[in-house]
Amino acid sequence: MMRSKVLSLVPRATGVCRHMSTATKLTTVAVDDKTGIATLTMNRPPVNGLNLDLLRDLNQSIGEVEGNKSRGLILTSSNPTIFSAGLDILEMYKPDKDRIREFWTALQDVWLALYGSSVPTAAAINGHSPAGGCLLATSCEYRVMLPKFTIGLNETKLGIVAPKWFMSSFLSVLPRREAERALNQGRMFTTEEALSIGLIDEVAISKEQALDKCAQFIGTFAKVNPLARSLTKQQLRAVELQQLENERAQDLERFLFFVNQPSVQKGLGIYLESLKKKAKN
Ligand SMILES: CC/C=C\C/C=C\CCCC/C=C/C(=O)SCCNC(=O)CCNC(=O)[C@H](O)C(C)(C)COP(=O)(O)OP(=O)(O)OC[C@H]1O[C@@H](n2cnc3c(N)ncnc32)[C@H](O)[C@@H]1OP(=O)(O)O
Repeated sequence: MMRSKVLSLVPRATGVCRHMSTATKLTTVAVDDKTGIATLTMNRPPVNGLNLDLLRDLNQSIGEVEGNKSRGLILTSSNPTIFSAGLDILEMYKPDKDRIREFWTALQDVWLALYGSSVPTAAAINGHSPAGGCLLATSCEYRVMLPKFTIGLNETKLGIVAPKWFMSSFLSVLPRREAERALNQGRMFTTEEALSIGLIDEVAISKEQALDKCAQFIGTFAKVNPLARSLTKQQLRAVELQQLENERAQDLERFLFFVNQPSVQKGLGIYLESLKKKAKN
């Protein structure tokens, strides 16, 4: 059955995959007709840096999945080695004063939509997932990661501070003591370390297997009443969601104040340079 404007048909392991009406370029949504599960793929070369455009497209795609009665959402990346490099530092370094407001507001929107999504969510983490990448992954209910990559909230290593709601997602996955230590250290975990600490749920040997494992997780809800499941999830997540809803404006001002500090700007500049030098070597 056609469930939305169909742009193309692409066969996949589990069934016929219909590409939905994403008019956006940096994300795609494909719904498997057999399982009813939507796969949302980030596609912003080179590293899926979360800039304003990718955040807007993510918002639109999450909204689309919410609206098209999908059975679940799997978040993944088209890049074979990077899930997401986190926030695009170029949005925060020497920022344009209007754009950076829109940027942070769009990031808040993405978190509220993903962490508060009414459908079961899973992340197929098929590459490195620092900072904002880890935020996306930990906003989902289940995580499957490929070997030999890294994940974590490394903000303190950059001389910046993860906002409270980044910490909320992290704390919904890790025990408090582990989360506190990792956040303070800005620690990046290897896939194997992430599994042993509980930051991810499973390891997969390929992206296809990761997608299958995520689909299996979503399938565990097949016999659960969808309304009861979704209200239960929303009640469990309500405190953190409501806190950001209530403090959105202050959170934005806090971010703007902090990011515009000369010491923070200097640190971001040095970090960007080090990334560029690394890329040249
Ligand atoms: C009370 C407090 C209130 C407010 C707080 C204030 C501030 C709030 C902070 C908000 C929280 C911040 C969250 C973040 O997400 S910050 C971003 C953190 N990300 C990282 O540290 C990742 C950096 N990147 C890497 O480690 C590697 O690039 C990666 C992802 C492992 C991939 O490695 P590799 O495949 O080798 O690719 P390259 O390193 O060569 O990179 C290719 C290319 O991309 C550029 N790049 C990489 N990451 C970013 C990025 N995050 N932003 C912008 N650009 C990035 C890199 O420079 C290269 O560019 P080039 O032009 O040289 O090709």
